[in-house]
Amino acid sequence: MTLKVDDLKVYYRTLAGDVKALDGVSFEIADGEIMGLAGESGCGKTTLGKALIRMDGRMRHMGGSVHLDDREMPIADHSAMQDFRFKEVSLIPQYAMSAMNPTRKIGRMIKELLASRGESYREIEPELLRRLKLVGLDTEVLKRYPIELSGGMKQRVVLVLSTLLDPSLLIGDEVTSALDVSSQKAVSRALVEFRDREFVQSMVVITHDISVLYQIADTIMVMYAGHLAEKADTETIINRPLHPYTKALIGALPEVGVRYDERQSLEGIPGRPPGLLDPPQGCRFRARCPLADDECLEVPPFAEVEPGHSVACWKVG
Ligand SMILES: Nc1ncnc2c1ncn2[C@@H]1O[C@H](COP(=O)(O)OP(=O)(O)OP(=O)(O)O)[C@@H](O)[C@H]1O
Repeated sequence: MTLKVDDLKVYYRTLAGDVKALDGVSFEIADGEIMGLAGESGCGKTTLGKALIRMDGRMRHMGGSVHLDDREMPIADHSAMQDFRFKEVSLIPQYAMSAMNPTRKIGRMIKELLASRGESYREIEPELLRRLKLVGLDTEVLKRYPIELSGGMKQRVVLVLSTLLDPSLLIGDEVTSALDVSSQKAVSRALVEFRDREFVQSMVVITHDISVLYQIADTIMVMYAGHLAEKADTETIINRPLHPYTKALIGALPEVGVRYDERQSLEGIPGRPPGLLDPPQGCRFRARCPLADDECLEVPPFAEVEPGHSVACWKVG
């Protein structure tokens, strides 16, 4: 499976005007790739995830295309996308584990979900049980209510459920957030295991926690204010980032084992991202960038600077 996104634009219609949440993004995800999607809150990560599976009522497809292998995904057509949802592309939305129906036992919830997709629970049950065991859950969980499970257990149930039909692409939005460290590890391990066993071909893991991506992602793509900033393999993004924004984002990470005090504080990124109702002309990082000059009044192309490493910055390359 290869996902190819070409000049995708998705805006939110609001009374104040269009919020340009995804404003011309182009990238590819290779077969077997786990791509981490990182960037500050509000940069468009969730919008990208949703655009690939289910647009909400306010979202408008303003241009560009998405191809899964050689098939174009009709992302603006809610009912035509039904052919892709769950079977080809599956999403674990933000707060999925908190959104479980508290009045349904897990087993009944899964039965209802499969029925709504026209799938037979009987046929899928052996695989369901096998996968629950694989992620370290006793099949007894099927007889429990969501409230009886820990956050990490619920998130693993959601993972099993969302990949039961072996989708080509899984999008996980903040799947490890709000979990304690050991649950985070269990969920991260399960994600990689599911890819290795080919229950799912490729993944987009959306998070603002780059340390999680360091453990599980093959590549990391960094977004800034509705544009792409940089994409490369994980090692390169962490150790040799080129975009000034990626450098600042990585520089803002605490180093393992280092104690920070007044003399050696975390750098952080001064300033705030621009609003997307009326974003600035040119490079959107311009106002916060130490390297910016007049050249940056033009939007920099997201250009490949070495194989597998793309950057949108006039000052790189
Ligand atoms: N329903 C909506 N109506 C209008 N604007 C929206 C809507 N949902 C999101 N936005 C705006 O679109 C932009 C991108 O939001 P998005 O949720 O995709 O960002 P994000 O990177 O996923 O942020 P977070 O990490 O906080 O989830 C933001 O400016 C946000 O305010």
